[in-house]
Amino acid sequence: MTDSAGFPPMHAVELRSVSRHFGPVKAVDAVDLAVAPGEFFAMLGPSGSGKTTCLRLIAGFEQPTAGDVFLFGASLRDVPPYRRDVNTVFQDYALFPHMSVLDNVAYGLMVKGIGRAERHRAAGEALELVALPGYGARRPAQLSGGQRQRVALARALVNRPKVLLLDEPLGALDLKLREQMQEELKLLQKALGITFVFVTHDQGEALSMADRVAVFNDGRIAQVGTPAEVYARPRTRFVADFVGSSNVLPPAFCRLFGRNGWASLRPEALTFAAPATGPSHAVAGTLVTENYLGAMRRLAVEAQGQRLHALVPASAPVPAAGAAVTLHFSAADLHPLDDDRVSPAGEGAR
Ligand SMILES: Nc1ncnc2c1ncn2[C@@H]1O[C@H](COP(=O)(O)OP(=O)(O)OP(=O)(O)O)[C@@H](O)[C@H]1O
Repeated sequence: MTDSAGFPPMHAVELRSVSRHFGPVKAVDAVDLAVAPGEFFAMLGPSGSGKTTCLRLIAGFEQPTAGDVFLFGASLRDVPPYRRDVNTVFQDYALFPHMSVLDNVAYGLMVKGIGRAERHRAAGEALELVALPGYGARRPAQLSGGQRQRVALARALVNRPKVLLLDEPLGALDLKLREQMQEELKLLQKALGITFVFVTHDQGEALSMADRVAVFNDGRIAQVGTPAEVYARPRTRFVADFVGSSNVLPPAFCRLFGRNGWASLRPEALTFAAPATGPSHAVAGTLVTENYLGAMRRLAVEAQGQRLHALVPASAPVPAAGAAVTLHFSAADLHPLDDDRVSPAGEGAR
């Protein structure tokens, strides 16, 4: 590895103006990104937005067509994947079916030429780390999906990489197991202090696990921030819509409430009762439909030519579809969007 041009090694991972184009497809386009050491960093975005390509650029499975990737301040240009201090956990786990769990976990150490006894000891430790002690003799086919996912994690951790790259590792798990693994992954990451860069298209997963989130759209980063920042203060229509299904309101609607330009309004900010404090607005409309979601109900209300969605507690009395309703919201919850950065179709973030 070579030293970067005089920059201190303050970031675990850094992308400087990195692009990866495949012919006319700009999979990753002039992306700047800095991940702090020990951070749990999520790359969130819809299918095809460039997340996986970004991860592959860090891992070294792809080369940038422009720009540079750095690991702890050192350029990764011309550094092959196996010499990068990173490991990747893939969605499909990529375990070897003919090998025992222990040998799967020990595989990376075998490739490095570490002796059998030592690599089995380290693999056993890694299996303990992911709460699978005693599973070493099994084959992957004899494990549940969640257990296989843990083995894949143990295999990535056994090398003690400085950075762990995770590409939708929980994608194949059912909801309950997914939520359990989300908690465990986060605890493990904090305990080990390893930098995690996690790819997901699930905004709930990104918001609940990450220290910071980069929202990808069309090969570019639309916004980077803490989960609370990207959720509560989205910069663009795309981010507002993608992270938490906000009401994205056009200027004509916002003008009625004293705002110019586009704005977002979170569904949970719309209530039947006026807020107790601060300036607020009321909007009259017609209830179109309601969906029961367990703890909450999602209402669709037609008001001022706009379809508004509101999330109210399931226990709240809701009138029948077709009824006239009045919804209230705090003036402060009408969040202005940086509409200069958005294309007319509401998709771009450039
Ligand atoms: N090897 C390749 N050749 C041509 N195009 C590619 C190649 N790899 C990726 N792409 C394109 O680059 C874009 C970004 O793909 P990428 O896999 O990075 O997206 P993603 O956000 O990870 O999507 P997903 O969530 O579906 O995995 C897509 O349009 C994809 O078709």
